[in-house]
Amino acid sequence: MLDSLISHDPKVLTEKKPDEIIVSGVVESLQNFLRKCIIAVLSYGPMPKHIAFIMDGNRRYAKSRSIKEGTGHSVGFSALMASLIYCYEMGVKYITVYAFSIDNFKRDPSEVKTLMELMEEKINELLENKNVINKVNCKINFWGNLDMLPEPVRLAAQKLMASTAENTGLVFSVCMPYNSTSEIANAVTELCKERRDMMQGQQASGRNGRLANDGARSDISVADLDHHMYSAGCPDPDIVIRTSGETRLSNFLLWQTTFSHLQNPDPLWPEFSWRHLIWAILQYQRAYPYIEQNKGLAKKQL
Ligand SMILES: CC(C)=CCC/C(C)=C/CC/C(C)=C/COP(=O)(O)OP(=O)(O)O
Repeated sequence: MLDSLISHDPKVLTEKKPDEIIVSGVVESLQNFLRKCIIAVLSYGPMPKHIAFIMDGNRRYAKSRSIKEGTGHSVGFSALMASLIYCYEMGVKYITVYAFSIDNFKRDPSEVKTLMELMEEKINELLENKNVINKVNCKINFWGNLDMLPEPVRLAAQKLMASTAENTGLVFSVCMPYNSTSEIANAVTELCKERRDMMQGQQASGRNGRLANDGARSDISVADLDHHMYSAGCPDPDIVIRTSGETRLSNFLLWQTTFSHLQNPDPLWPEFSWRHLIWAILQYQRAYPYIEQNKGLAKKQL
């Protein structure tokens, strides 16, 4: 079932013998049952609302298996689709992924081209084959400077956002091309523009000086900036998972991760599976009292 949802390869459905299909069907039913039991037990503890992933290790995965570099990212995309479904089953409402950083444009041009082609292909697959999207009733956002993308990728991304905008299930945000410092700079620019427009509007409508000064407030609050982040309206991530054992945030969601539980499991992103996700949630549940205590202390200090 999951295979047929996340794979667009017809071989998955046609190359098996009848007895193999029965055996794999039984094994899959057992796995689904086991998964549901584990989720039921896990749900007694605090569950994360938002998990963010830094999907690291796709090239290393390809290298270690002597396959083409782009194939590593393609397997990574399948791992991502599987994770979306697992998170949905666990009641995690928000998933955010670092799919392409602004710095990734500095990679070898042929690698950037391959990655952009893959993005276009996968976004178009999502537009054409809505299996995964329908299963998780997914709303897809793209966070980042879309103007930096090649036109076909940008148009496909905009189409996917528009076609899923009304969905009310999982909220899936793809950061691409993104970095956190640009997001913050963009929020400041947007806010200043909003204030300037407000002031000019008030001056033009001939309001008195007091009101004009209200519009031109010079102080900028954290909440003001929050409203202009790509992530506006989305709770901060409870967990940030960076695969492949890397321990850096690499300019990802710096504004939103003050209280996030950071985890750096060893598997490379294409190897990331259901059991790694369960383990991540268990670790989060263990750290939960400490995280909540820190949040409480920070509130008191305000
Ligand atoms: C449409 C959509 C959301 C597609 C997502 C596809 C996907 C898995 C993208 C990951 C891109 C990326 C640069 C990952 C980092 O691994 P890396 O290339 O830096 O590999 P390394 O860590 O081994 O060097």
